[in-house]
Amino acid sequence: MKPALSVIKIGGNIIEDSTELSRFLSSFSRVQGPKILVHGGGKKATSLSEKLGIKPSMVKGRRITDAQALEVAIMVYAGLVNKTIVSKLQALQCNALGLSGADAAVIKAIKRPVKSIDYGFAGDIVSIRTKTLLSFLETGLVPVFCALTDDGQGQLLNTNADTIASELAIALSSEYRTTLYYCFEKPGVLANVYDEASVISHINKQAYYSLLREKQISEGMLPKLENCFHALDHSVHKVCIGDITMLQAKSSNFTTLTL
Ligand SMILES: Nc1ncnc2c1ncn2[C@@H]1O[C@H](COP(=O)(O)OP(=O)(O)O)[C@@H](O)[C@H]1O
Ligand SMILES: CC(=O)N[C@@H](CCC(=O)OP(=O)(O)O)C(=O)O
Repeated sequence: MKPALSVIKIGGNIIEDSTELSRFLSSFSRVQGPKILVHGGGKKATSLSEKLGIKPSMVKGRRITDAQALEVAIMVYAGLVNKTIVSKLQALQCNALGLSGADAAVIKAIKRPVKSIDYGFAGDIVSIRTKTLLSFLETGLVPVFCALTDDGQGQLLNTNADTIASELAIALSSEYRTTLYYCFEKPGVLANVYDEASVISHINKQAYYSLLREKQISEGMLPKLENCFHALDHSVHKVCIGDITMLQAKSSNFTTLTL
């Protein structure tokens, strides 16, 4: 049987709260076996944009990234957030290696083609250098990816962190039995977004389509679920959505997704 691998993504609301971030990193450092962390930081990018007088714009949970928004994304994701997380993990004896997709050319992307919406400098992933990633994992390093990729021609691209996590999980599923965890501030996918007690413990594709039809999911949850099913469709062993407690062995209050 293939060895296990955990690909864990944390979202902007956890990153924004330093106590929650420390709690998460402490749980993450205790996850056994090879692991990869992918972080967002959308909320921090939005607040820095506003401070700089740049109006942020999101469509269906994805940022419209003009040249100024891209600069903010690079500063926040690859700089402030990535280096803060790497340093905190090092203090927890977790040998983190901070990366964007451009580093060691691990993730290649293309600028999203303009269809009905022009997302600007947003990246769509085209390939992943699995061998390079495997070499990091085999030496005991813990890759920590921010939400940036590049096109191989010197252009950095803002790339949804949920998508980076699912594409990394898919690429590594040829070598590992991969579990993909989406960790955010709520305990799972909620039947009623205003009621934290309404966690849906299990969602299959049929249930997903009916949640979409009934408009029970919106904003950032739209790309998240899209990425979950894309991962399951492409050999990822297991996908879970929940809060920080999901990483603890005894926790069962989160959402598991299956085909
Ligand atoms: N049914 C739902 N259950 C849980 N969250 C939902 C749901 N529908 C919409 N959401 C929204 O999706 C958000 C999570 O998406 P997002 O902000 O992109 O997460 P992340 O923090 O991982 O980046 C939640 O904060 C919530 O406001
Ligand atoms: C293209 C695109 O939408 N990129 C995202 C990348 C950050 C991200 O995914 O952050 P969260 O996980 O905190 O939402 C953005 O700029 O918001």
